[in-house]
Amino acid sequence: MTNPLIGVRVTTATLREVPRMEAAADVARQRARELGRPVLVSITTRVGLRDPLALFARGAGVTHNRFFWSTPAADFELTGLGAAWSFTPTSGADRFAVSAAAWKQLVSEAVIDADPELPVQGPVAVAGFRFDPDQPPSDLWRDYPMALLMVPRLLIVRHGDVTTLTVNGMVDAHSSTLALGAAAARRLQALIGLPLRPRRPPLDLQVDVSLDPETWKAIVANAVSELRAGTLEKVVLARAVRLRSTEPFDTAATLHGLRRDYPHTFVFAVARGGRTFLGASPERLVALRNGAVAASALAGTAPRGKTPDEDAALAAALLQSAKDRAEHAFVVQMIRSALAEYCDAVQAPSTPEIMRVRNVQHLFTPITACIRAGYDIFDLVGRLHPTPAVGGKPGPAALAWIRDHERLDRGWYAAPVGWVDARGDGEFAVALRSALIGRREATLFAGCGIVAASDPERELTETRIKLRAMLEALGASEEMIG
Ligand SMILES: C=C(O[C@H]1C=CC=C(C(=O)O)[C@@H]1O)C(=O)O
Repeated sequence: MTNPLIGVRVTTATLREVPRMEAAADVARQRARELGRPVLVSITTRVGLRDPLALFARGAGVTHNRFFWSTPAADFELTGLGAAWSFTPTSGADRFAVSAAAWKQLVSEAVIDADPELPVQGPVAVAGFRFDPDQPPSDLWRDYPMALLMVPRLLIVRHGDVTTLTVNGMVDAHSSTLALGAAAARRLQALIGLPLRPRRPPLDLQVDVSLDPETWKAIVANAVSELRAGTLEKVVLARAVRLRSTEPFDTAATLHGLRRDYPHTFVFAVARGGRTFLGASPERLVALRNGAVAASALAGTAPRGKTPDEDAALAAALLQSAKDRAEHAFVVQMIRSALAEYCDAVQAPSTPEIMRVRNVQHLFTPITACIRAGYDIFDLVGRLHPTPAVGGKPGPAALAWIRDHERLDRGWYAAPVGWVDARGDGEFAVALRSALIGRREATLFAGCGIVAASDPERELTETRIKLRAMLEALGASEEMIG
């Protein structure tokens, strides 16, 4: 149930900031006149909201552009609604560099009024990328460009007990009375007043496996022969499963379920057009905070046991599996050498640990470093993506193999998704355990690292276990798929 007082308090807090916003808009108007282009105005204020996901849910009827993000353990959550500014480079080759340049220019010219003590500085750009810039996009992914950088109109960030609202808007030389704050307050009032729809599990789900399991296993077997012949060392192969529903899917309920059942993952959602790409990824690509870099190698998978003893035995076997350790080591080596190009003090433990989520356990190695002056998070994302946890080794040959043989448009699956703030701090996850959800159909993705010792049947089982997270969150079950 909505507490109506929360709506009133948030709106009042926003209205209180109207003079601050108008003053900032005046400065921005003057700056826009001098520069001859619009300028971003961004005002941050503390508010009493507790759950950014509730606003993501309520925003469904208000805007097609919505973003949700939560870090593992949910101490940090972020919702973005609407688009004050967006940038979509069309060339694949330099998409990270041009995104970085566009963001730096926008921020350097912006009028930002925010408390420097806050964990996230001023405006935030949410960002996502296609997995493979060289693969022509299919119609399924038409709303998800090669690269997207977007500043939401309203940004709600909760970090521990502190929640902030940032109102963003573009101002040009001719903007008259901007009334940024009043408009934001009206929008928020409308959002907070909207009821949260109860969960309506989709009825009559039908499964339509886009590639039948036998064909997928044949592709894996083909990869294994190639790997044994020695041209490649590792290639990650994915498959998609499509669900059709008689009732519309409820993406907010799906996210609630994922956040509850997968608290140690990055739960994310990017809604565009009429679709939502969402997931619960256990894999951080990279985080940057005050110069400190955190990345993670995640590769090598085992199921969870039914009892604590069985679970521990499966973990011990995973740690001892030469095949999984080799698959994992490629990822650690690549991340270490990629980070060394831009960072000092690259450090990683010499043996992996176990990361457990509800449906699987993985070999996991945390990697830390300190970024050198002159580099930014886009440099790191561009150099790290795709790691051999989602591409392979050697990288370019594995990507070409995937493009030629996988028979799948990965779109944004297995690609970087995340956010960056005005200071350049930010975090990106690898968009795994994810699905692209339309009104009545959903496409779910899962892949596995294939090495010379891989067995196609076991890899198929691994995709089924990985798919379980999204299947259950959508009201389906693993038994329904082949
Ligand atoms: C490609 C996926 O997982 C990667 C991340 C962790 C473990 C993996 C593995 O053991 O194969 C994969 O490299 C996926 O979930 O779709």
